[in-house]
Amino acid sequence: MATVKKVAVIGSGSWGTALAVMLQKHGHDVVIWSRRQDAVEQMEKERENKEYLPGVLLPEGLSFTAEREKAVKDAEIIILSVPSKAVRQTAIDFSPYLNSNQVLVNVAKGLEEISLKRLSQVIQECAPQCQVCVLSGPSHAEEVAREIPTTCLIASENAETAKMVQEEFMNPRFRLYTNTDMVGVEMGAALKNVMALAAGISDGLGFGDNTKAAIMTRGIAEMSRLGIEMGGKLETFAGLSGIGDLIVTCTSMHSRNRRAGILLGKGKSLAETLAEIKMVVEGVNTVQAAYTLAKEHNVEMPITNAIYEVLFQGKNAEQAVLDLMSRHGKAE
Ligand SMILES: NC(=O)c1ccc[n+]([C@@H]2O[C@H](COP(=O)([O-])OP(=O)(O)OC[C@H]3O[C@@H](n4cnc5c(N)ncnc54)[C@H](O)[C@@H]3O)[C@@H](O)[C@H]2O)c1
Ligand SMILES: O=P(O)(O)OC[C@H](O)CO
Repeated sequence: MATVKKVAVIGSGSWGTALAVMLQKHGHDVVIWSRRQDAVEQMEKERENKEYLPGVLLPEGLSFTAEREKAVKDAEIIILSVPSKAVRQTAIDFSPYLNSNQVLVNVAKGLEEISLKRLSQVIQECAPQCQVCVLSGPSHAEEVAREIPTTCLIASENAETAKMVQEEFMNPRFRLYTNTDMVGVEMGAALKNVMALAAGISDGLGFGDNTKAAIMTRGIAEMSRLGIEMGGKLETFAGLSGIGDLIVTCTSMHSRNRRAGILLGKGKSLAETLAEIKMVVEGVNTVQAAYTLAKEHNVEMPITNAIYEVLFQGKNAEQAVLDLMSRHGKAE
């Protein structure tokens, strides 16, 4: 049974704002931290996050601040919702204000570019005093903010911590399952964004449903190959943070990664694509990390390699698809 909890959301992008709206509406006392004072003032005045979640009313009681200490003081649960690139620095900046009673829930999906670490590992390094959880699964901000029924999972090495967050965050429009397989959950969450880029490129090239089904099916095969090699469980890749998130990201027009893929498939450069999407496209950084991890672990990841070549080695997207199709015949 949920109790009123003080929740701080670090990051005022689309996902942080959507979660804050949902939790405030369902009885929690929520504050959003933004690194920009002008964003705080805009949201306070207009009760709308015009930049990242337009058209959604920010409910009464939801508050905003640009001060770190004020944001997390007294918070029992802290949601970290910044792009994966910013996770380390954000955790370092907040760490002096965090204590061991607080639970940190990371909702970013990606890998750290240079260290190739999972984001929970990065956060645990920077704020070792906190218990770290991960919230993942098929969940676009635009739908969660409008209370469209959604299922996600909450993962922690500590089953009791995951259970506590599950009880506090669940409501009839937002169902959470618990999971203790942090490796599987985080690898699924990160790698699905690479497959969403691939699905978008296929759509942008004018290919069809057959092609997308192939990308998704062979995509989950290579995602789980790497994830299992790194210590994750096969069943996690068959769950919400694997196939579930892959389905929503590869098929939805809400997906930033898929939309970026469509632009790339239509011939736009990476720089033009990122400028047009404006919001974070995590698959672009993740593909570099996944490409390196696959080599390190000696795991075959042909779709990931193809996306890396298209994004960073100037390979023609259509040629990349034809090359994938022309690989030597294999058993499934
Ligand atoms: N949008 C979704 O539907 C959704 C759903 C699930 C998970 N996620 C994940 O959540 C994370 C955030 O995504 P989003 O969609 O909210 O992104 P977004 O592009 O909508 O917003 C990013 C936010 O982070 C802030 N930011 C950027 N750089 C920063 C920095 N260096 N320090 C602090 N803040 C910084 C921006 O000002 C902005 O408020 C991503 O990892 C994404 O994959 C997003
Ligand atoms: O919009 P995307 O592609 O970053 O995906 C957002 C979420 O991860 C979907 O679950």
